[in-house]
Amino acid sequence: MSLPYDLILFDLDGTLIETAPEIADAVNDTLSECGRPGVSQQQVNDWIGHGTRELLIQALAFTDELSAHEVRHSNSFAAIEAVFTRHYQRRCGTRSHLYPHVSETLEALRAAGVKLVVMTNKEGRYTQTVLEAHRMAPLFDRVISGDTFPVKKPSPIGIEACLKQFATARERALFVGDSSIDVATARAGGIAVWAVPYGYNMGEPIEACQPDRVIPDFSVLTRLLTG
Ligand SMILES: O=C(O)COP(=O)(O)O
Repeated sequence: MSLPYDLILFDLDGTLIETAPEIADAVNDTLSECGRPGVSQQQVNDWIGHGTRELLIQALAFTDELSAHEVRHSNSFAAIEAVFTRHYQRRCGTRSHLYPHVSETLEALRAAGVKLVVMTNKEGRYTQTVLEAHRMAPLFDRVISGDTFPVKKPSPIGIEACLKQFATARERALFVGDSSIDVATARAGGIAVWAVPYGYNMGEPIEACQPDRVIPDFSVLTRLLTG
């Protein structure tokens, strides 16, 4: 089979795996243990995108009526983050699931020789746990998390590193994501970007970000790629 792309980079949360329910569980476990009221699933969904640490900062800014800056620089934040890490590691894999057709699509692309990369803003320690909970780690040639490089998406630093590692021409690489951050990352890296409409885009429809294509699910991805 002749494919138009040799390298495909996938966002994780909201693109490959629905992770928001167990992230909300871990946030609310943490808030409860730290004597704060809970937050809603919708709030958590809308805070996804800038990394799990930033999401926790948003939740605390909301419950404590502070700015994100104040939370980030408060004396208590490190201890609360440690509580969160314990809860999130325990919750990983309990209520997350792969979106339809993700598994077989990745297997088919891999079998066809396409290099596959996860590129997420989630911190590495959580990325590994989520991928392992779903036995997905062996499917990928490289995993780039929010703390792999000094800067996160939408910096194109991860795209540049992958183009170099896999000796791929820019026009032979594709980004598949669910948010304005993913579209901006691909644009900054000068590669094509397709987007799914079912993920977490901070409450905005994905069409507003003008990806090259909106694909309803991964089965379409296989069909479009194979013509
Ligand atoms: O952890 C996040 O907030 C975002 O993760 P994502 O980049 O995989 O969407």
